Amino acid sequence: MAAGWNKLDGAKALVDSGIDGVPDFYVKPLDQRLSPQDLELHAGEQEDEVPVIDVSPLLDSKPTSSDRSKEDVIAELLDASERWGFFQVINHGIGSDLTRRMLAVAHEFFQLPLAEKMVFYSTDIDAAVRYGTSFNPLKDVFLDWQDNLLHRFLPERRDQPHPWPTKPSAYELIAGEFVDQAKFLARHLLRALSEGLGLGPDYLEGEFGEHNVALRLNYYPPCPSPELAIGLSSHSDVGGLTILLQDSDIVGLQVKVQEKWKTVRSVPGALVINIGDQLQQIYSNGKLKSVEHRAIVNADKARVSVGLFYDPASDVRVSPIPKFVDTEHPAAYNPCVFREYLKNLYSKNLVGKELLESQRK
Ligand SMILES: O=C(O)CCC(=O)C(=O)O
Ligand SMILES: [Fe+2]
Repeated sequence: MAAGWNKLDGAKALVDSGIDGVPDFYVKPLDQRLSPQDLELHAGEQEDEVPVIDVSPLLDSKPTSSDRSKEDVIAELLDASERWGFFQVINHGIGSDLTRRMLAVAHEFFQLPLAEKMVFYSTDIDAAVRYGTSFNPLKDVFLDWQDNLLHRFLPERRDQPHPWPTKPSAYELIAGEFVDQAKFLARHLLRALSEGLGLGPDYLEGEFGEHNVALRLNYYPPCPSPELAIGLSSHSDVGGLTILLQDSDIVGLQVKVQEKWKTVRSVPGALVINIGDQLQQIYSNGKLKSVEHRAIVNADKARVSVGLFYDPASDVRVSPIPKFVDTEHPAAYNPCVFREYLKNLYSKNLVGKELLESQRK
């Protein structure tokens, strides 16, 4: 490890400095290490694959080639959200050219010299653009083997110029287009879920208020001993819906299903959707699921993923929807202001679903 490297410089700088092993502060305690099965990413057909749903009937106003109706798709989405909280969508309207360019520009961003990325280093959770490493490097007991850029699109700042990263020069155009299209998709998925829950299509959007959107670019450099480290520690996403784009030929995303970790194999052209704590548990009083997931690393190739988080507005007080609360199903979670939930996320060293559990009545 090169002299002068420090934890905040992150995983890529560490690898670039020339290392032959994983430094102690990236090594997980024994009980959290990955088993050989965990790392068997291409092991034969897995049973119970995460569902893959063709969502074109939701997006097209005219009849599509699909023989399924909009109602069929809504039923599939609801079933996947209740049973898995995690699924992939195809024919989602975001072209393969754009997703390819989005992944390429994310790779390019992380190739920039460290000093140019560190311009965006901040501990302010309200910063519009924030670059860093691991989850909360000042508090994490063990660092995650990844660096990230969190780019928030705050509704309250719509009237102010948006501080886009100016490098790579294509970032603004490509990320802007990707965010617009992913937001369109998120809105349609939210409408479909809202309808599926018997609430009417606009209900959840109305609850979200002036929603929050954030784009997170994750970069996982190759790791000399992937079994010792973790790319992104187990967590559930905190907000509404997440749309995740991952490198198509490098797997790394895993989801916890019945206490077992399952690799989410990337289906060509698909996007991964997962349900966040607010939408799944608090609004729906546990009817929908927000599921633990994590990213593992590999020894050979850098991997990127790009997540779009479509969340309630910061000042929205999230509380269970009356329809889902009755004497048999009392409200399981305390209502919370979304911003406070986010603040808690960044102020603690949280693992798995501890944050949501701390909201339990
Ligand atoms: O890189 C991945 O596949 C997972 C990313 C993720 O879960 C997140 O950014 O919240
Ligand atoms: Fe996540």
